[in-house]
Amino acid sequence: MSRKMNLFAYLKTGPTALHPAGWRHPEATLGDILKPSRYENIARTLEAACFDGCFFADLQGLYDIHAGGYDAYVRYGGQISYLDPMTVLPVMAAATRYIGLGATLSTTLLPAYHLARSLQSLDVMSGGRVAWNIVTSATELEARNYGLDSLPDKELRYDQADEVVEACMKLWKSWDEDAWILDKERGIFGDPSKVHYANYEGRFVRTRGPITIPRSAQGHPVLMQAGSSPRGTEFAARWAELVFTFYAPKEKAIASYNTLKEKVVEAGRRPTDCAVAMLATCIIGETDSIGREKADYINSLVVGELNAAHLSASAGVDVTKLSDKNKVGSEAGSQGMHASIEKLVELQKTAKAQFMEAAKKALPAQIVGSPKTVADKLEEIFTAGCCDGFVLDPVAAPSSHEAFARAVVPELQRRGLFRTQYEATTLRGNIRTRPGC
Ligand SMILES: Cc1cc2nc3c(=O)[nH]c(=O)nc-3n(C[C@H](O)[C@H](O)[C@H](O)COP(=O)(O)O)c2cc1C
Repeated sequence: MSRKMNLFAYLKTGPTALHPAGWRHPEATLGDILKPSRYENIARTLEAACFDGCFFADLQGLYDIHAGGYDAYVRYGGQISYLDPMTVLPVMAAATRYIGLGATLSTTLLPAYHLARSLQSLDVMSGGRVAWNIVTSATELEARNYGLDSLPDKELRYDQADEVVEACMKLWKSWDEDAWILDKERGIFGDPSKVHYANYEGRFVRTRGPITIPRSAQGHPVLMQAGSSPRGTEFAARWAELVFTFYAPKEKAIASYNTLKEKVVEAGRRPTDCAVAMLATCIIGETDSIGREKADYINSLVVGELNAAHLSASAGVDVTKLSDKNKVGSEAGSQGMHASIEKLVELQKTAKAQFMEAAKKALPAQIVGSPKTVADKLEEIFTAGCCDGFVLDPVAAPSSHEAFARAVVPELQRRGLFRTQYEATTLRGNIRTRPGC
C-alpha cells in the first residue's frame, strides 16, 4: 500500500486564522461566526472529504503585545477566539461520525484533573475522536488571566507539561475497560476492583483521582503538540502522536523531520507512532493565473499594522520597539514561539533599517494555483520527506477549506496519496499512531 498523507484543518472560533485579511474576502462569511451551523457545516465538509481531523487554535486572552494594546487586533480583525472551542467541539462531534476533533489546552494554566476530565468526556461522547493540542502557553497575558504573576521559563513550562501529561495518562486509566458490569438483575453496576486511584505526586502536579470518566473508544485523547524549540521537540518525541510544524524550506523541513523521528525512536517509540503535519496555506483558483490573481487580491487587503501585530504576538515582542539591533530572543523573555522568533531575527537581518515596513508586509509562504498545481506542490513536499501530511490554514473561512475539499482532495486521491474512505471510527485508528508513556 502506498504511503498516504494526513490532512488536518486549522480552525478558529472567529473569522481570522493566520491570514490577517481573509475575513475581508467576499467569500468569507461573518454572520455565522457565533452560530453552531458554521461549525457543523465545516465539520461535515471536512468529513465528506475524509480529512483526518480538524483543530481549533486558541489563546486564553486577547493579544495586547503590539504597540502596548489590542487596538490592531480588534480594529482590523486579528486572530481571536470569539467562542471557547470546548463548547463548539461537541456540536461538531454531534454532526459527524469519523473526523478527529482537536482542542488546544494549556498545561501551564489548567490543572491536570480538569484537563483529564473535560477532554476524556469529549472523547467518550465523540466515540474516540478527540485530540489534545498540548500547549504550554507563550504569552504573559494568558498567565495574568489565570492569576499567575508571570509566565514561567520555557524549560520549566515543558517540565510541568511532562508532569501534567503523566498525571492525565494515569487519570485516564482510572477505569479498566471492563469496569462497568451493568447487571440489573443482580443489582451490580460496576466492579470497584477495576477502578484505580492515580496518586500522582510530582514537583508541579498533585492529583489523587480516580476521575469518573470511563475509557473512550480510543482509550483516551490523541496527544498532539506544535512546539519546535529543542525542549519542545524533546517533549513531542516523548508524548506526541501528532506534531504540527510551521512551513519551512525543503532542506530545513527534512532536517527537522528526521531529528524528530530520531528522537521518537530514542524515546522507545516507532517513527510512525508520531505523525508530522506541516502548515500549508493554499490559495486555489480554476487555473494557475486565476489562483495568482486571487492571491494578489487577498494579499492586497492586508492592513500592515495588523500584520505587524501578528508578528509581535507570535514572537512575544512588540515589533514597534525593535530595531535591527535588538536581540529578539532576549526582548521576548519567556514569551513567544521558537519558529516565530527565528523568523523575526531573519527579518531583522535582511530588512535592517526598513524593518518595520518589512514586518508590515511579511506573510507566511503560500501555495497558489490550480488544484493540480497545489496537489503537485503538496506531493513534492510530502514525498521529499518533509512531513507526513498537512495542516491546512484557511485564508477565507469557510470557503478555503471547501475549495480544498472539493478540488484538491480528489486530485490527491486520484494519485493514491490520500484515503477515499475512513479506515476506522476513531482518530487514533485513522492516523495509526501510539502515544508515549
Ligand atoms: C500549526 C501550529 C498551531 C499552533 N497553535 C497554537 C495554539 O492554538 N495556541 C498556542 O498557544 N500555541 C500554538 N502553537 C504554538 C506551539 O504550540 C508552541 O507553544 C509554540 O511553538 C512555542 O513552543 P516552542 O518555543 O517550543 O516552539 C501552534 C504552533 C503551530 C506550528
